[in-house]
Amino acid sequence: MSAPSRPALAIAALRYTIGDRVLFDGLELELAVGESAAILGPSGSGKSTLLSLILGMARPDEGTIAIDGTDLAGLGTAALAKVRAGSVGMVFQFGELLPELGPEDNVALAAMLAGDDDPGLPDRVAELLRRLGVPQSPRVETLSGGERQRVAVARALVNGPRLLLADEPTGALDETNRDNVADLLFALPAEQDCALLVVTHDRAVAARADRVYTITGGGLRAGTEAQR
Ligand SMILES: Nc1ncnc2c1ncn2[C@@H]1O[C@H](COP(=O)(O)OP(=O)(O)OP(=O)(O)O)[C@@H](O)[C@H]1O
Repeated sequence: MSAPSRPALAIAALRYTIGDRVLFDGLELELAVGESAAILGPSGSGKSTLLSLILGMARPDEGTIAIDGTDLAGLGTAALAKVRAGSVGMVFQFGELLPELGPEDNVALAAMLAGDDDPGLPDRVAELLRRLGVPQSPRVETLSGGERQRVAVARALVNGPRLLLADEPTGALDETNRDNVADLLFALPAEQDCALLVVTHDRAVAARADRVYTITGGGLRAGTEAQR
């Protein structure tokens, strides 16, 4: 059973280099269940790379990344996959759904791939989609951009993650859909007992988070301005 005080995400003294470029040096971030944070940064500042490190797809040169109390450093491929499937949900900029499947199958597939064989899964999925305001459809490719992102959010939530990550989740949406999806996302930490980390270019989206940071000087600086 998880202790309530255990952070959903704890990054300490993170250093990461690509070639001779030091992307992160001493980066720290801690997020509790129920909290949200947004990370801003210009193109190329390392936002997506930071998410790759949190997902264990890249390994830090130094420092630690722990998800729900589990330090990723000691984990092999199978154990990492288990942490990703069980504790982390991810929303991508373009949804990354399977276009020819309906919303239910897109969401249920993520649960089944994580080993969920609960006979109540179809009902849980239907309820999640209903709560997120996704209309019924035989194929997600017929849904609007905003509706597709809601399906992507449902898929990220179906395994009950402690940590929800979103990479430019509204980057492909018009302003109205951007606002709707952003409102939906930032309501989730309280509703779903998870922490939310969003990386984005969009200050209006970031402003909804409990805490806003900018990647600068290899670390995170509170606020929306990079260090000069
Ligand atoms: N595998 C790689 N090999 C070499 N350089 C890389 C690699 N992955 C990322 N980079 C470089 O690292 C830097 C950070 O990239 P990253 O994609 O994390 O930035 P970003 O802030 O997410 O950018 P954007 O907002 O454009 O998506 C960039 O300069 C990128 O070119």
